[in-house]
Amino acid sequence: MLVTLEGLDGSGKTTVREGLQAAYPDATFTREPTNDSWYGEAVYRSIGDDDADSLAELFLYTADHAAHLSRVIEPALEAGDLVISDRYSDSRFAYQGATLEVSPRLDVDDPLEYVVDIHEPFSIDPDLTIYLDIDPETAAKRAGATNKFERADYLESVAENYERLIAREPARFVRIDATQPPEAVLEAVTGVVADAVADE
Ligand SMILES: Nc1ncnc2c1ncn2[C@@H]1O[C@H](COP(=O)(O)OP(=O)(O)O)[C@@H](O)[C@H]1O
Ligand SMILES: Cc1cn([C@H]2C[C@H](O)[C@@H](COP(=O)(O)OP(=O)(O)O)O2)c(=O)[nH]c1=O
Repeated sequence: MLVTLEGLDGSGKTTVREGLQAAYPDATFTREPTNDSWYGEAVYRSIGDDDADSLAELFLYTADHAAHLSRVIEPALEAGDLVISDRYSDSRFAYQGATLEVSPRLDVDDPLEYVVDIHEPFSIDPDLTIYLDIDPETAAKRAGATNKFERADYLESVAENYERLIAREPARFVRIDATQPPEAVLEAVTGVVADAVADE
């Protein structure tokens, strides 16, 4: 079973992941961008470059995702593991969907749909996606605005894209109020994951 954690920068994904690791020591925990491959290194170079080409950046993230699927996700799912990924394709749909809204070169009506379509022929859909819901102002403050994506105005359009994704697939997403204290957020997330595992 593939469970993904999604939300704005600073929504508390890392904090939740650490708590879930204690509750599910045998699960496979992973993340995007990956932090153990040269594909992921290329992505982080791009994140650190304020002048990065937004279309090139989409394909770097997507290349990292393709390698992540073949190296980590598919083998773990085939072995029957519970796989929990801190960010996954919805991050691309929401973040690159927002970045490409203002791209002068990409000639499509709806960048979010374009990014979704790129994934369709090769990717694996999550069984469950936990959306840590937080307002963009609080998210930007918590994240500390350390990179170009962590500004409240940009996070506002990312949040709108997440809302579109949730509206498209309400059964896959579970929304958790991420403005609660960390213990309450973790308890809510752990309960949702436990229910999903029990139903499998
Ligand atoms: N529920 C919460 N309430 C208040 N602060 C939180 C909460 N969850 C996380 N934080 C703090 O917010 C910051 C970002 O959290 P983090 O888990 O790294 O988020 P993300 O991985 O989504 O960027 C950290 O300083 C963390 O301690
Ligand atoms: C996976 C992914 C992340 N991102 C962005 C979100 C983050 O701002 C940045 C790095 O992700 P991450 O290291 O998970 O940041 P955080 O822990 O603060 O949430 O990359 C995308 O724009 N597209 C993607 O496909």
